[in-house]
Amino acid sequence: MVTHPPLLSLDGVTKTFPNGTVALAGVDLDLRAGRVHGLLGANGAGKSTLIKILSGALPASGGAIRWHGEAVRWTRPRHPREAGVATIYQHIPLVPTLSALENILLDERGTWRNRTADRERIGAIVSTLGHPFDLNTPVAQLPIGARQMVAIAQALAGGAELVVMDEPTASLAGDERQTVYRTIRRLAYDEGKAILFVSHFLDEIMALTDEVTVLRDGRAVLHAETDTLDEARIAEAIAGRAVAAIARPDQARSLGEPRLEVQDLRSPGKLSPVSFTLHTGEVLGIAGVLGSGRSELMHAVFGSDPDARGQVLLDGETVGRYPDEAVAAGLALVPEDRAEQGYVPQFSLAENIALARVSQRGGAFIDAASERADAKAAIDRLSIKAPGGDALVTELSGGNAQKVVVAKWLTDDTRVLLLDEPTAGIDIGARTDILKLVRALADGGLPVMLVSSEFEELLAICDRILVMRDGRMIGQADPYATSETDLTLMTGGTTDVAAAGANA
Ligand SMILES: Nc1ncnc2c1ncn2[C@@H]1O[C@H](COP(=O)(O)OP(=O)(O)OP(=O)(O)O)[C@@H](O)[C@H]1O
Repeated sequence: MVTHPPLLSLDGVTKTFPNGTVALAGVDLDLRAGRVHGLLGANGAGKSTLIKILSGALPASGGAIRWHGEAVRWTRPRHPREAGVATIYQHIPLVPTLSALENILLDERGTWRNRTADRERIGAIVSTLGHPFDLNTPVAQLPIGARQMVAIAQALAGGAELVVMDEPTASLAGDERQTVYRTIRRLAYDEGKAILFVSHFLDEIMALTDEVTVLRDGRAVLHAETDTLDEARIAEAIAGRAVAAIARPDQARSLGEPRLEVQDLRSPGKLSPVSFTLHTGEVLGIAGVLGSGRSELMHAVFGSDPDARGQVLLDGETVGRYPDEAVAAGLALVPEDRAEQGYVPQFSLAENIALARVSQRGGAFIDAASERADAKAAIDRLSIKAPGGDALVTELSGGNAQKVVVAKWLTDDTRVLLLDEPTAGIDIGARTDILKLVRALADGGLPVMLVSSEFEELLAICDRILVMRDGRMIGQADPYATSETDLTLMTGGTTDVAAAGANA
């Protein structure tokens, strides 16, 4: 194999935040043309900080960055962009009302435009991606996988030689992930781009990358060619300890008493009528791809969808159809969109955790000592990486902020736990801890509804799985008789649920 000199190298790069947190403690990293480099690390390991430095959003505190062998100091986003570095974030900042073409050209606004030439140039770039989409369609109407392609085309239109991708597949379903992988391979191997690919998914790192760097506590603790590694070795480097995957139990657990009765719950245009019962000690999984109605179902149960109609009863009592009534009744929802719905950024970790308790007790006062004790318990229980309960949520890494949202609802007043993608963006070690915790809470009697795009997780801890497609519940799968592939086929619409051996 011919090794190119690095396109970009980091040499002892450090970053210390004003509050004293050392996010990067001296990182070396070489990125080369024609190679896909995977970057992994636990929540808070320093991945986002590194990406922000590469994209000019944050200055490094020390160390050297070389681009084509020349030392550079990038202090503004336009510096790396103009040099040839494009960064694609998990939450794709596209303008939904503009067409794909207009989005791709957004960075070039203000320059002289020749529509036909633009269209031809962008059309040529899009054809290199191997996943055609209509340039005139407003982005809001494109499937999510195609939107990711728009973001990639936007990066390439700016002439990027290095494409940095921050968890680009986090919210994508199986087929859409495959599409992104194919495109990344084309970019690296046919177009000679360097790719830095950040992910929490070990299987995709193994399948997609040529080499891997693992960060832990701001240091690169492992760097190796991917084909010399296996998932267990990477997981151990991430967590700093051996991580055992959660094993599926051999036989079904018996279900307890019926607790939550959902009757004829529906929401026009989002959810067709659905009825089911959740039992004591049951983890009820909801499997479905993005847009299948899985989150809509959770919001309808919780009362946070004002258009939803139907009945929800807990222990025979009707639960009011507004979130505050649901909370007062003991329902707790950890929503998928945590940044918008899950926490108050201006509040400390302890204050955010206390919020749930206050609302569950109808606004009752919580004294400072219990607030501190609750925060400490949550930090320990979910291994939240934070200087302490006083830290602002905005000072935590993305995954640790998510853990705060999960933690805040784990109270004695929670009688039914609704979890929408609780492990999205959470590292392998903590992911296993959260799943074990959910299972243990259920084994202690708590009924849980769990939405997860990771079918492996559903199969590992659920007692039953409801399958959703196009806003409808299309059947029920038995985790003991269903494989991940079966669930992928059912949720993707390729297989009839009954045909896959599940009970409708
Ligand atoms: N603005 C900030 N002020 C203070 N500390 C910060 C700030 N942003 C991040 N940190 C801290 O820097 C460390 C690295 O965080 P970073 O966001 O880079 O982690 P990460 O690897 O991207 O994690 P995740 O997988 O959770 O996104 C963490 O300890 C975090 O709390």
